[in-house]
Amino acid sequence: MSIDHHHAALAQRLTVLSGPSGVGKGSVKALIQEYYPWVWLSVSCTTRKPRPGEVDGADYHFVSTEQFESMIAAGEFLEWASYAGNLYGTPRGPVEERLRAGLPALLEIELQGARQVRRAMRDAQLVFLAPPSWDELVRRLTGRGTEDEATIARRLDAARQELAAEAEFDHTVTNVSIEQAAAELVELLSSPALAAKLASRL
Ligand SMILES: Nc1ncnc2c1ncn2[C@@H]1O[C@H](COP(=O)(O)OP(=O)(O)OP(=O)(O)O)[C@@H](O)[C@H]1O
Ligand SMILES: Nc1nc2c(ncn2[C@@H]2O[C@H](COP(=O)(O)O)[C@@H](O)[C@H]2O)c(=O)[nH]1
Repeated sequence: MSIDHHHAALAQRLTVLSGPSGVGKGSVKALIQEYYPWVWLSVSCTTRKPRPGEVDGADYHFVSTEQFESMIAAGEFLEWASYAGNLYGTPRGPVEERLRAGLPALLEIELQGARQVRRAMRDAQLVFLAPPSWDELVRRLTGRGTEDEATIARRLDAARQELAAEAEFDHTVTNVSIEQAAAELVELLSSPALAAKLASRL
């Protein structure tokens, strides 16, 4: 679960999007892919089973626990974490390729992964996607209808901790509408916001 420190120099164009389960990260990501196709999104590996409609290689690389563990052993992840009973990780190669070319990269990952990126890449930009209210978060997560009650309870437990960590992030985008949240995020991906942030650290 570590990122080599020599990657710090590559971090300037790395943006991490996090937020509690059900807040709308996937919805915002899908809209960005449709309307802002120049934004490059990392495709994670997971041991979770695909949801109906999810496509292997596009939404995730769906892998077995054995495959995931051998990727950990081979140092193939930029970061990885165990979340609500499954493993999730960002393949290192494609992200490094983008950053080396000086191009922006966007990761949508949970809190432990965001913290790993923050520790190793101090100039990475961390964006927190927040719900308009707790009740609305519960409504969205249950309304999606893709998880059983026990899984929803686990995700809501994790959500409490994730909401408490908002202050660790550089920016908060509140997901009132998917279109507005995507536009705000894309604005943060473009260089002026990043330049201002970096300038403030000089
Ligand atoms: N701005 C919004 N207003 C109303 N409903 C929304 C909004 N954004 C997302 N939703 C709905 O909330 C549910 C959860 O959204 P989504 O699956 O994108 O969340 P997520 O953050 O990716 O969750 P997870 O981390 O569990 O994958 C979906 O049913 C989605 O349609
Ligand atoms: N640390 C990482 N977290 C990841 C990665 N890919 C996705 N995620 C996060 O996991 C949860 C659950 O996702 P779901 O698709 O099962 O609902 C969510 O918070 C994602 O952001 C990753 O590569 N690393």
